[in-house]
Amino acid sequence: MKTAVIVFPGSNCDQDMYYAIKDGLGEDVDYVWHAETSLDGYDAIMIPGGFSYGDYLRCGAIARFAGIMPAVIKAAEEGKPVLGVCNGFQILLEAGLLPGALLKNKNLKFICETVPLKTENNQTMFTSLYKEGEIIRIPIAHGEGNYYCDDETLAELKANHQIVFTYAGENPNGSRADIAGITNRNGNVLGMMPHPERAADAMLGNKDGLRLFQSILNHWRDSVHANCIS
Ligand SMILES: NC(=O)CC[C@H](N)C(=O)O
Repeated sequence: MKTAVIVFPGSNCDQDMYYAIKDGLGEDVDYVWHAETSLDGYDAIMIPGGFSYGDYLRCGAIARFAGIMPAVIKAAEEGKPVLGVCNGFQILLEAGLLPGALLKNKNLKFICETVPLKTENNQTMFTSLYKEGEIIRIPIAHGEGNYYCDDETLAELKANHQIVFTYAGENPNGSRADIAGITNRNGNVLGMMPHPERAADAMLGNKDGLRLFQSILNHWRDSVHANCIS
């Protein structure tokens, strides 16, 4: 599996993401600068956390106009796995690849802690290696992680099983319905505020996030295998 980690001016979780793929999975991975325009040849696209363009206007509001974004949208439309973590989630929302918006945390402060998450849906290409309802511990670090959507969108997210992770303990940021991560309707674009790449190595004291990347790899292997025999 060949993965692209998109790098914007101000990204700061790109290296963690890169090493989760390279060392955690032992798979091919490249940094792709935001000004590039093609993602041809990549099997999975990852938009890491950080402060793209200094979080000016709103987090992700400028990054969504970057040269690479049409290629990210194309990859999403082709059904490739697209993962946006934290600032990556914010960028995917601004780009319209996921519904809703992220507002400032309800306490208006930047929150940095490890929180329990509930795996609401393990039938996705990102979560197949978790058990349904499994509680995992993953770090959060954000100022704008308060997920908001209107009633109609929330009903659709629930009906289509697009809510993948919820905060299992106290809701840290005011997110609607305790939402920590959602997919698009198709299930191949996941945005989440918590950082699985910061919990992907035993040396960091927590490997709960590694199975998310392993799930993507398993999905890719299954799809390559299916293409070979068809
Ligand atoms: N860790 C991050 O990606 C931070 C995201 C964003 N800059 C925020 O503060 O909400």
